[in-house]
Amino acid sequence: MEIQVLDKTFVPFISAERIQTRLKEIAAQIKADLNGEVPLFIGVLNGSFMVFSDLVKHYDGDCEMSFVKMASYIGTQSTNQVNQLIGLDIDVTDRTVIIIEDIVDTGNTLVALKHLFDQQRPKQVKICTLCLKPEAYTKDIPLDYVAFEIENKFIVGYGMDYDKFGRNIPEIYQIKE
Ligand SMILES: O=P(O)(O)OC[C@H]1O[C@H](OP(=O)(O)OP(=O)(O)O)[C@H](O)[C@@H]1O
Ligand SMILES: Nc1nc2[nH]cnc2c(=O)[nH]1
Repeated sequence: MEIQVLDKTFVPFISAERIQTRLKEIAAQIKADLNGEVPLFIGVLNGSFMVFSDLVKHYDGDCEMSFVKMASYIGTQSTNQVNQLIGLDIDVTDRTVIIIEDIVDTGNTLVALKHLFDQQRPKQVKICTLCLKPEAYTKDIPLDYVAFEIENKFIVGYGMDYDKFGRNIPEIYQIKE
């Protein structure tokens, strides 16, 4: 069923069930890849709060977690300038860091995050994202865990907003054009 968020109409795109199935698989893959090492999960606020919460619930092992807050989007457009609103409050030296994103689009946010982490000396930094728009992603930072590759259309729900609204929708909707 179509939904309305502010002035735009959205159609169902990825169900809550499909999201959970992929997150379970990815949590198991991360665990297997780390060979007993304790990861430090870093959520990128605001958008990642739902995927972060569900992914760590599926992660069957010890882990630490923290958050940073970045913002680049106004409405449905990237501003090309990424602002860091809340920085790292934890020492990442020699740690295996797993950055958790809701979506990678242009990759501008990821580049800013990489700069932030490279200033310290983590053992390794892996990137996990719920959604990736391959047509929009122009950067060369490798993405380690991608739940869904999607077309280059604006989506909302499951943490992702349209002009601050729609984050609480439990599944993902795509803009109707
Ligand atoms: O690859 P990019 O083009 O940089 O886009 C991806 C970023 O855009 C969204 O954040 P936004 O800046 O909208 O802030 P929010 O998480 O508070 O919604 C999303 O959560 C990603 O962090
Ligand atoms: N809500 C939302 N935020 C984004 N940030 C980058 N791409 C998107 C998108 O498609 N939807």
